[in-house]
Amino acid sequence: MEAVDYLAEERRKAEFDVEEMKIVWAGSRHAYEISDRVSRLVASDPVFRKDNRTMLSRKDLFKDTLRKAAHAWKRIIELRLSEEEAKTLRFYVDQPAYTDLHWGMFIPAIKGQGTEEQQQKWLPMAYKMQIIGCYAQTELGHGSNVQGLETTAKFDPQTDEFVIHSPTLTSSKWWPGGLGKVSTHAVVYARLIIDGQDHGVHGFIVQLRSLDDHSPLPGITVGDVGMKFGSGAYNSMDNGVLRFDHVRIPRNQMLMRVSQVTREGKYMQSDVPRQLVYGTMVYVRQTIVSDASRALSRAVCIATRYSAVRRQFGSQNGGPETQVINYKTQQSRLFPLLASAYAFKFVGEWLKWLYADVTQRLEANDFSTLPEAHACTAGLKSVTTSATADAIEECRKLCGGHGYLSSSGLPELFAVYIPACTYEGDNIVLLLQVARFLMKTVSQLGSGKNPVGTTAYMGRVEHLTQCNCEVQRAEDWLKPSVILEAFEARAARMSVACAKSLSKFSNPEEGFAELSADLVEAAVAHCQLIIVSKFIEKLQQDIPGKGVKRQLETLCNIYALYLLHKHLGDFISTGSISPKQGALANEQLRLLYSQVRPSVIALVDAFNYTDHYLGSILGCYDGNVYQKLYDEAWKDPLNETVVPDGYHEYIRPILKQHIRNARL
Ligand SMILES: CCCCC/C=C\C/C=C\C/C=C\C/C=C\C/C=C/C(=O)SCCNC(=O)CCNC(=O)[C@H](O)C(C)(C)COP(=O)(O)OP(=O)(O)OC[C@H]1O[C@@H](n2cnc3c(N)ncnc32)[C@H](O)[C@@H]1OP(=O)(O)O
Ligand SMILES: Cc1cc2nc3c(=O)[nH]c(=O)nc-3n(C[C@H](O)[C@H](O)[C@H](O)COP(=O)(O)OP(=O)(O)OC[C@H]3O[C@@H](n4cnc5c(N)ncnc54)[C@H](O)[C@@H]3O)c2cc1C
Repeated sequence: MEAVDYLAEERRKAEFDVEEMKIVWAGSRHAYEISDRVSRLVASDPVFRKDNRTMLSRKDLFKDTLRKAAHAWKRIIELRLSEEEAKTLRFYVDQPAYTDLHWGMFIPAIKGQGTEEQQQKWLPMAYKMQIIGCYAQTELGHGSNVQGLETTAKFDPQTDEFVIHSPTLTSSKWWPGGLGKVSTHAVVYARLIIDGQDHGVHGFIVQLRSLDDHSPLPGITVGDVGMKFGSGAYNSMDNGVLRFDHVRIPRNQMLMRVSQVTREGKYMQSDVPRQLVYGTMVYVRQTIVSDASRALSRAVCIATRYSAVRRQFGSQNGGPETQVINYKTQQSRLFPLLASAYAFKFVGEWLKWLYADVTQRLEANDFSTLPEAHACTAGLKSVTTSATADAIEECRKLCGGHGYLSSSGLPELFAVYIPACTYEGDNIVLLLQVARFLMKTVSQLGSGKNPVGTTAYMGRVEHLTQCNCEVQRAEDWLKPSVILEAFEARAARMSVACAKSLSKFSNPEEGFAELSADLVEAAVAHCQLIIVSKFIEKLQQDIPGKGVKRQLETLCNIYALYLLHKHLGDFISTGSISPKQGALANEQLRLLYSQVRPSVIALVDAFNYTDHYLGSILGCYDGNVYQKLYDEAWKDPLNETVVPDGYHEYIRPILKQHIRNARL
């Protein structure tokens, strides 16, 4: 059999309706149709070509990004694409650009923190891209500690203006995407100072560049922070540095939904909590969870297809060697990642719902669910991005030597993805926020206030800290109620143990700092419980299509039992399960790998990714890996000449010297 036939053969083995699974993956038939149509549109447009991207110099890459962003905008207008279609188009163009921050943070910041009047003034211009904005919060000296930002916005009652200033080197804005070379405006976070009094960090709309010739406005120093990790990758983005030298803006450019400054310089706070100033981060963290499932599914698609094509060892009587996907070690490394991609997809959908719900409530002045929305977005952003970053690297290793080639698509995907563990909140810092939320929840138990939402299980803490797992045989681990209780018991016991340890400290903040490593683990356990429980909830829905639900049940079980195996120490040390039950879970996991094996190629086909989007020879749909790798090698600039440039200067003299020495 030729390499090109391997995937066709695999596709014949699928035990479910792939077309129906594509719809489940996309979220709805409507979303599927948009995604399918727009991805093909992008793939067929030569301007969106990206196979040469890692070879470009920084300047050429950046210009190529500007060209793609401009072309995308032109197509969006020409084709009158809806908001959803336009977002899908930018996603499939697959090149980080200033537009991500304009649409993803600048506009949401104005929508979330601006008054009606401010929205009416700024949003129409932003929607038409007559102005381009970024989100300028982080500084050289402070990122995680937002309250520690140093940029000042002093109110000048004489002129009814704020004076934006960078008082120190460390107060220079540093990192904002789109700032370096493109943005005309920014939402700048600065300390509000009125009459010498510091009112903390607030957002201000500041114009940075002239709308006529793009030069920085007086008092503004702005540029790019320099090359980042990897070739190509995130270097298409102009992450920027920005300093203000007493830049004046009108008073009405402070975002005033949360608090206001009057003409007289009086500071007033609305009923809305001050944490709404952080609202844009909550919004983006929620989108990052869905992005994690996309990046992970992309890596998994590449590694799965290649593992079915690649053969090593095991030839019998001159027959074909074994497909590496049939090695149990390959399966135990790869299949949990496939299951994780589906798990993150569904928890991302749920988080989107949660975010829509909290937004609706906020509009009606109901702030009760904000702490939970913050904890869920922070925690799930952290857990899914860390797992995805690790998984992309694992997929590279699963592809052996060829995974290290740029043309596998995996090195660039890794380089572009890993900052997700840092931006929008360092993952550890965010897990500590979840831990604070959990400790608060535990401390309120028994106060008559029943925990709700994702912490509702804490309401059964007495049962969960005493219950015994009922598993006696491996197949008992297939019961959703058994899985859920084990994860709930682990999470509840870890949180309660932390709370008990904390109570021994006279100074709670000191205790929190001392126990922070344990607290982070408790937060991870809580977030993993959410992901598992949302997968199980998804399976309670009506899911049409032959065999589709069954495959998803298998993936859900793989995801949960893989986590259980990986964190066996937590489950056993908390007494949530016994060592024997841990061994039975592993036995069941092996059976599940065999069960899903025939369908794995179809399960990655269900992502419906074009070869253009995948950007990987190893992951191409037809599986013609070897021919394509061979052809691609000859396109490398080094192969433009047979004898390399530099031969006469640097190779020949050494060779000659060697010959001379040999003669001596
Ligand atoms: C690669 C291709 C991408 C394609 C993109 C496609 C679409 C585009 C979409 C979006 C763009 C996405 C990605 C683009 C890439 C990068 C962009 C990156 C942008 C950034 O990084 S912006 C900067 C982000 N910075 C951070 O996240 C900083 C992290 N730090 C914080 O959030 C906070 O400072 C802190 C750690 C939470 C602590 O704050 P602090 O004021 O000190 O608070 P505490 O005392 O700890 O808490 C007080 C109180 O407030 C509660 N709280 C804290 N935060 C929030 C919140 N966000 N919402 C609600 N409540 C919050 C906290 O729980 C406490 O509550 P108590 O009840 O305990 O008092
Ligand atoms: C590619 C990229 C794009 C970005 N885009 C933007 C943007 O558009 N706009 C913007 O404003 N910012 C942006 N940022 C900045 C980003 O949000 C910050 O870098 C991020 O929030 C982390 O903050 P930091 O750099 O201050 O890390 P630090 O807080 O300095 O982290 C350093 C280390 O200290 C640890 N640490 C810090 N605090 C604690 C604590 N309390 N307890 C325990 N450990 C702790 C962290 O875990 C980490 O290991 C971007 C960053 C990157 C990399």
